[in-house]
Amino acid sequence: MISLRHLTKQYGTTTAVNDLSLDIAAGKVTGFLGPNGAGKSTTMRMIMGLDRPTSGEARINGKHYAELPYPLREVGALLDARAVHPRRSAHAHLLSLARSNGIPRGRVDQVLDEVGLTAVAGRHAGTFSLGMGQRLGIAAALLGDPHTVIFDEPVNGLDPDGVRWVRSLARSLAAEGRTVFVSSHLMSEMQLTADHLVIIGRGELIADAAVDEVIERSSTRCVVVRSPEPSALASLRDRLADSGFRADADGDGLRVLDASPEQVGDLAHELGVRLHELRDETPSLEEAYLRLSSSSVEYSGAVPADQSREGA
Ligand SMILES: Nc1ncnc2c1ncn2[C@@H]1O[C@H](COP(=O)(O)OP(=O)(O)OP(=O)(O)O)[C@@H](O)[C@H]1O
Repeated sequence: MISLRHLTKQYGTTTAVNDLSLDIAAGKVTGFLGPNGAGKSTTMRMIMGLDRPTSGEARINGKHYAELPYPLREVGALLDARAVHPRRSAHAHLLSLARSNGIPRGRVDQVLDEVGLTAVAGRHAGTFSLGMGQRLGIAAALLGDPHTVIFDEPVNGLDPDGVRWVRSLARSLAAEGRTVFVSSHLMSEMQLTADHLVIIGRGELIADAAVDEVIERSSTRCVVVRSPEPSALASLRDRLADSGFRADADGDGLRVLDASPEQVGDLAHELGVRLHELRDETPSLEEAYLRLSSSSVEYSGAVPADQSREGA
């Protein structure tokens, strides 16, 4: 378990992390989300003893990182995949980490195999692609067979196969009872990978809940209904309004908020409206996340003209 208590980091006048208190449980994948500059990397760096908190603390299984005699055997992290000497081979890099942490050298070949880098183990890490560098960083994190793993943007630069591999790796590490803490900006991937989510914005906690709960709490339920008969659809819209449902026109259909397909279908049946589609729109983590974090986005781009019209 990772425990944060009043964890705070200030860089000059910037408060990167503000009074974070939460526990990241073992046996689960906990996703760490937040807009650019929200403080995710800073939080992870403080857990790993690479940044000193201004106040508060971070503990791994009850201990500060600095108190761990062989840190890599307790916690492995991928924080910055480029933090490898470029003229060292992947094998030599892992071997030096193993030696300094009392890890048997046989583990080096095991983790190289696990991350799919055996064939290039002798190559200088500086010649690696972004994705290969990520794999090497993950190999280093797994080297000490740690109970806690922290991955900052592990799928950055990976191809679809690699993304899927990281997902199954994270899930299997959690299934073995380990604490798995993963940041990502890919919401669809997080929805598939994580059991639990911690969301921060401007350094402060926005949500700490199960993925389903975050989606449920922050999305609007919506039923999409389509009919080939515009006049019948207009009658259905009036009937829905009479029953207290808000229905917005959407092409040759309606989007009915906070309703179930059964409720909409029954009303359509009463009116004899011919339907070509009736479905519950599955709420996505992306939608929930955007809603939750909208007020915490620090760096946002201009919205293209056609999209801003859509939202109007
Ligand atoms: N070494 C540093 N010196 C000064 N400010 C820093 C330093 N590291 C981070 N910051 C600032 O702290 C804030 C949080 O940054 P951090 O990198 O932790 O965010 P993040 O959530 O990881 O962002 P991203 O998703 O873009 O990687 C930002 O405002 C950043 O500019």
